[in-house]
Amino acid sequence: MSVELLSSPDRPQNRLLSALILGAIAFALTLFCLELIVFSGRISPLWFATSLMTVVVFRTPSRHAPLLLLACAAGTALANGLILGPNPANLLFTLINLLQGIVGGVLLRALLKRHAPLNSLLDWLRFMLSVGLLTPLLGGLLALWVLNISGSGRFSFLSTWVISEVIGMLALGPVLLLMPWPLRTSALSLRRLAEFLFTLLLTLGATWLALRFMPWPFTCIVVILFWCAVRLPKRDAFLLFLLNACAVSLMLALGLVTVETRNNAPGQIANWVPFLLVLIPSHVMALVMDAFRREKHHISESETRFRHAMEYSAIGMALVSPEGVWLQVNNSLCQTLGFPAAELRKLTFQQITHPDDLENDLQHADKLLRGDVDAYTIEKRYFRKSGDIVWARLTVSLVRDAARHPLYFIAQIIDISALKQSEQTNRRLMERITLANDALFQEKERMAITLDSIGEAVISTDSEMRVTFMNPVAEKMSGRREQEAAGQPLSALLQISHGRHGTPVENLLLRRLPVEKTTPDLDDELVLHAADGTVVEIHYSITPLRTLEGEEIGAVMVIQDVSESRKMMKRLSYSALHDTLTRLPNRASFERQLQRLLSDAVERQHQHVLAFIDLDKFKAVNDTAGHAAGDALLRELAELMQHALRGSDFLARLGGDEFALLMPECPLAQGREVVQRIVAAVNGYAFSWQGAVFQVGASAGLTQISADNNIGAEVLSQADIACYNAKKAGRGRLAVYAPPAR
Ligand SMILES: Nc1nc2c(ncn2[C@@H]2O[C@H](COP(=O)(O)OP(=O)(O)OP(=O)(O)O)[C@@H](O)[C@H]2O)c(=O)[nH]1
Repeated sequence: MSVELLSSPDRPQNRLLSALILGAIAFALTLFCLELIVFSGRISPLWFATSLMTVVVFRTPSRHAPLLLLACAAGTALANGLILGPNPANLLFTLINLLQGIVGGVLLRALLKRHAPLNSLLDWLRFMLSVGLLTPLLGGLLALWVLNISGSGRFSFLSTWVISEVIGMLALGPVLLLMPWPLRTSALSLRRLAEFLFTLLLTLGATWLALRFMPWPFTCIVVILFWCAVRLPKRDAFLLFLLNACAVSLMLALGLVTVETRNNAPGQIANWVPFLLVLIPSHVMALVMDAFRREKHHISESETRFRHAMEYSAIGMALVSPEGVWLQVNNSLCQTLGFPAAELRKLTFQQITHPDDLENDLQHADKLLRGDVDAYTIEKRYFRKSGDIVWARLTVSLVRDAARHPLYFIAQIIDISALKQSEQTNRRLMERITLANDALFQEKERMAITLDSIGEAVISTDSEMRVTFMNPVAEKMSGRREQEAAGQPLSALLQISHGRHGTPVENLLLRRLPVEKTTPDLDDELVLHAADGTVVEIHYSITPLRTLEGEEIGAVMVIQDVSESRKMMKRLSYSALHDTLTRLPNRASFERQLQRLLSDAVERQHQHVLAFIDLDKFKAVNDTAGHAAGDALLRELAELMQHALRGSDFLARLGGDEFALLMPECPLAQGREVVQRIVAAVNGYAFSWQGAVFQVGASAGLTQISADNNIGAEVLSQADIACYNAKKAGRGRLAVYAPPAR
């Protein structure tokens, strides 16, 4: 439950209530002081009214102060009137008190902080000098002047006034300055109240005993109040000092105790000075203790904060001795290292550091101890309790004492194992990528070298059949540099025709991406016309390029220079159909030609003539002049016979000294004439060899090929028979096959 005496001083009803309460307090305090005078028959050593007004001015907002001061003055005047009687001079005292209170309050406002008015000895000194000395003196002088007191009573009046005001201010002032306002009962603790009351009772009892029985009673009271200052909080201690001062005054006034006094004026002052000597050291002690308690609290709070920071920190923290012993470790570090705190504190960091990282750590720690660096951060490995390795980022700083001697290291340890692992993974990945790139690069290099060194032209294109790459052979064949050709359509780069002077190839393949590998027919005999006019016999293939997903990305065209192979083919083909000695068509060639004529005879009803020609006495040349001579003779006679032929006639050497002649679309009579010319020419030919002259002859047999006589074996046989007949008839002549009579 909480009771607020004044919750909002700004509300008019609360201000009025405050005024009433203050008026009542002023009345009670003044009444108390005056009663002391009445009881003791002497001037009271306490005067509280002024200190109440002073603190009201200090603590109250200026706009509220007049009402509250008026209430205080009214309370004071009422008490004065009640005890001293209705004398205008008493009102004058109240006014002087009021004036003194206003000046004191304004001075305090200038010197002290409102929310913490007595926080240090300096504050207390300011308080003492301003309202504990200056304003009482001013008030006393004013009272002297106003009341026009003169003579020997001046000093006594002034000193009594000042002493009463000073003791009143010392006793009540700090209590009023420190009292929470508005008062809240919730702030009161029963335990604290009980402790206060217990201390108060002990103090009052001890004070009575001291005053009653001790030789230097006020010295004993100081000791008692010191004990209170040590025991109680500042505010409670000041309240106790006030109550103790009131109690002492009361005991003296009531004559419960007697203190030895002298009856002259300075003696009276001297009797009151012990009050001052009691209160001043007690105040100082209370303030020192308060400062000590606050410092202790501050240290305790700092320690708590540090402990919490350690305890709840998400990163590992530790205090480590200069020798390396873990002095204090937090939960996070225990989790990181896998050790319970108690076990870890028995170890040194050296014992759980990976040997490869220890030297580095120790070197940094040495630098820190020497003062070369203020802190260091390294990455290192620790052994967990399980023996596993944990990677950590360690930041270390050093705490030193006032003499700069090292006290302990502060270590922050962050587990970076996951980071390290991903770093390693990334590094391995990068190594693999680098290796793959190297392999790819080498592969590309190899490919480039291969493409540069192979004999074929290689041209690659994009999916639109535009040139993207050409090897040196392709550059040479096309007569264009790769840089010029890049991006051009393949069909514009390559001019290909059928044969050197044939028609240009309208090859759609050069314009459109083929579906699959495509090559033109070998018989096309394609040639490539280079930009510089060079012509190359070529054969090519175009292969489409696709990604693994089947996307068409271009094509590769490979062009072979087939000039040499075509020549070779032609040579082979010639050799297959010609007699190497005489260069006349050979038997195979003859048979092919014969077959054509036989078909022609059937299909077109043409007539052709076939003749067999066999040399006479040729063997004799061989035998006489040698085989080389025979060869030479055969060459010469072949040439001789060819001169006697018609343009369309076909003379072949069948082997040895046998020849065959095919005369297309030739009547038998005309064939006979041609063969007769040949026979005559051979018969008349004189062959010279190494000074000797040889004479051979020729025998020939003819037959007609026609639609009626068109069987190969038969016509051959007929010519053979006719030739045989010519030989038989004496050689050097011809015979025409005559079919046997039926
Ligand atoms: N030098 C040479 N001799 C060949 C060649 N081929 C065949 N002969 C020879 O030609 C001769 C042909 O034989 P024959 O026709 O019986 O000889 P021939 O003297 O003409 O006899 P007849 O026809 O009866 O007059 C053989 O001696 C073969 O060795 C050749 O390529 N070069």
